[in-house]
Amino acid sequence: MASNDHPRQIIRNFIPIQVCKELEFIHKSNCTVGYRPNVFSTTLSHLIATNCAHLIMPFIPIREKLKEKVEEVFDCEYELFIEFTGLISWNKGASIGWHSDDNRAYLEQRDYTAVCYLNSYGQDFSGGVFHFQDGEPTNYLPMAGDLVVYSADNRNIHCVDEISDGERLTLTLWFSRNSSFDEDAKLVSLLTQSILDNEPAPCVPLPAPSNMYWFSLDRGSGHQQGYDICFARLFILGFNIYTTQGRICIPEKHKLESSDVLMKPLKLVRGDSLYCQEFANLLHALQAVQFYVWKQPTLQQSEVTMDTSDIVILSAEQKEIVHELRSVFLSTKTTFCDSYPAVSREFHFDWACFFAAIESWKEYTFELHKQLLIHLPLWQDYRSLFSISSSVVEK
Ligand SMILES: O=C(O)CCC(=O)C(=O)O
Ligand SMILES: [Fe+2]
Repeated sequence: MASNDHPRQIIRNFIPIQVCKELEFIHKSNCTVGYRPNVFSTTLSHLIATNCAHLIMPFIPIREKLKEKVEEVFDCEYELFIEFTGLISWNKGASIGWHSDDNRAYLEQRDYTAVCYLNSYGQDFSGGVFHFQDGEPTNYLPMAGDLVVYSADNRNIHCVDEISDGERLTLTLWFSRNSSFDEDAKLVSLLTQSILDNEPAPCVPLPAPSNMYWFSLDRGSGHQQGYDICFARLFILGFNIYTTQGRICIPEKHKLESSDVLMKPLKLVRGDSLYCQEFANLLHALQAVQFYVWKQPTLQQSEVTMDTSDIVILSAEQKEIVHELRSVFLSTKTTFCDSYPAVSREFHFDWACFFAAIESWKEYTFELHKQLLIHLPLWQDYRSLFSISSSVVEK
């Protein structure tokens, strides 16, 4: 039980590093521009809406474990509902001043907060230290796997220092005693609808409207100054893109509207090499690349063979298209790219391993989708998301 004056607790190594890495993969391939400047987020409803409902499966056991922990710490077993689940990343320039998490009329239902840190201070980002205004502990330096839980009221006024470099990533949940704010019931309805609409879903990401991926640098003047965050994520990992639709000639003042070209089939480029397999859209390509980054340490060891005719050298004309796409969608100075730690860009890349990663990613996706279809009927019965033990699944 936590103290009454400041109901809070810090639990070290609450979630395994492999889980942090999997959630990082999900965030970096699906996030959209968030609710505050320099903040990106991935909600479960967004995953469902973009044909990636299967990607909610890795959240299920963690949400359960978190709810149990919060109920144990605050001595309220079976009283809480999850109000919100989201992956939230804070980039250079993001910060939040002193506040409590229930400090707006529309947030009054929030009773408790759980923040799981998915990456580490000093390694993945600098700045971003968490502070409580009163009581102990006062400061907390985020470390991957740690959990901080606290009541959402004014006994836990807190703030987060500005991020000065890199990207700080958390899994954040809010809990409510009020069942009408139960996120699960809403998610079950969305899931039911999406499964009905998309049967038999091949699980290729379907992008949300382009402005949700557009990092705007000039909020005042029509949002044209900015860049596409999916493109930026590919770029910091050393990739460019190529479209078979040819030259696009996008006028400066219609950049954002033209982002639709990123939602059509395209190919990946690395250096002078073009990977000939087509992806359905930029999110599809990004998901493959992020999966490779996640799984690369294990793929290195496997024996991989690939058809080398899948990789060709770019012609001069193709290079122009690649250059043009980059200058339109990543033209402006991107603090995001510039502040990204160099270590994350300097990874060993190998096309054969990338090819193996794509195959392994298809299996991963298929398995999660299968699990989703097994779980959904029970979730519909209980209007709640929970994991079924594998022995039950086998039957
Ligand atoms: O990410 C954190 O450490 C806390 C963020 C926070 O205070 C909030 O989102 O309300
Ligand atoms: Fe907060």
